[in-house]
Amino acid sequence: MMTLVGALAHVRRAVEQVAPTDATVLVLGETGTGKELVARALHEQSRRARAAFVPVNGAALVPALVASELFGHEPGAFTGAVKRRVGRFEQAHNGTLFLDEVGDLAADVQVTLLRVLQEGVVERLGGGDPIAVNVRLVAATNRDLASEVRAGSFRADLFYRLNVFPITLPPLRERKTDIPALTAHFLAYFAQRHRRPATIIPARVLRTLDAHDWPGNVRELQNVIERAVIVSDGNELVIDPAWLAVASPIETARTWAEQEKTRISVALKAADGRIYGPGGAAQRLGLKPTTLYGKMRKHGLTRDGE
Ligand SMILES: Nc1ncnc2c1ncn2[C@@H]1O[C@H](COP(=O)(O)OP(=O)(O)OP(=O)(O)O)[C@@H](O)[C@H]1O
Repeated sequence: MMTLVGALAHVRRAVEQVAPTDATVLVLGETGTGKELVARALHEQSRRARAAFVPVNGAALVPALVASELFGHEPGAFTGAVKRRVGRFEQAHNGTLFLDEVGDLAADVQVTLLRVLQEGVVERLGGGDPIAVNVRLVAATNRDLASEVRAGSFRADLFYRLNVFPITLPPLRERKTDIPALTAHFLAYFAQRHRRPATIIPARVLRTLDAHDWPGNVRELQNVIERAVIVSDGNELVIDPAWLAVASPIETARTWAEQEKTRISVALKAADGRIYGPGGAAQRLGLKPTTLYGKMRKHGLTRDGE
């Protein structure tokens, strides 16, 4: 699943240009647009390819443990820190650290991160000597970091440090011409993986896919095609339009954030508050469960969708 499918010429070119350097890259785009895929491509095409690619999701970590996760800790650094922990920065030594959802990091972690980037050394919580790390950082966010800087929730100095080489991934609804190629790619992949016959994609299925606005972007499309591959037993790919969350005309007048909140609320209710697994709210929305939790926090939603 490592191939970047679609006519993303500017993204491909940017990856080729910056991959061989050690420059920090900031990958921007909505959830499911392929930010992690781009981060992995940057690593694969770099001189660091044989060392580790270490992904960390800033939104998935328990806030109190983020610093220990990233920078490590010594025994006794805090209650519960029994053993020494090597942080992700140290694990990524000579390789690439992929810091996803960097916009979700708390203020104190932002300060430490900036220092690590400036000085190239980490200090584990609870003491110990500074440890030199040689890490290439690829950060990603689905937030508008520039406006978070203006609002005071993201440090300007860290933003400038990260924003050396930004790569923006457009949402799928703005590049619908990529849908046929992506659909064919996922169809071939899942047909092989689930040992299903490779079906053909009828024109009306492509029209249905084209009419949808894909709030979960490529991940949502991928999930829909996987589901279709599993249920299709003729020689044509079958898609039930009910699998796609349809926006009503009233919805289109509202802001994107409100629409997102409504969609999440509807999915949580439909899944009876279940986040994980088949038919769970995350799968219905085409989101990773961790991303869904982040969004629920952002919109102040609980599992019952209220
Ligand atoms: N252009 C593409 N070609 C092929 N597969 C893609 C493409 N873009 C995304 N995908 C696939 O869609 C899924 C979601 O992509 P990815 O995890 O990289 O998104 P993301 O932007 O990092 O999402 P999030 O912000 O939720 O972490 C992955 O399985 C990825 O392989």
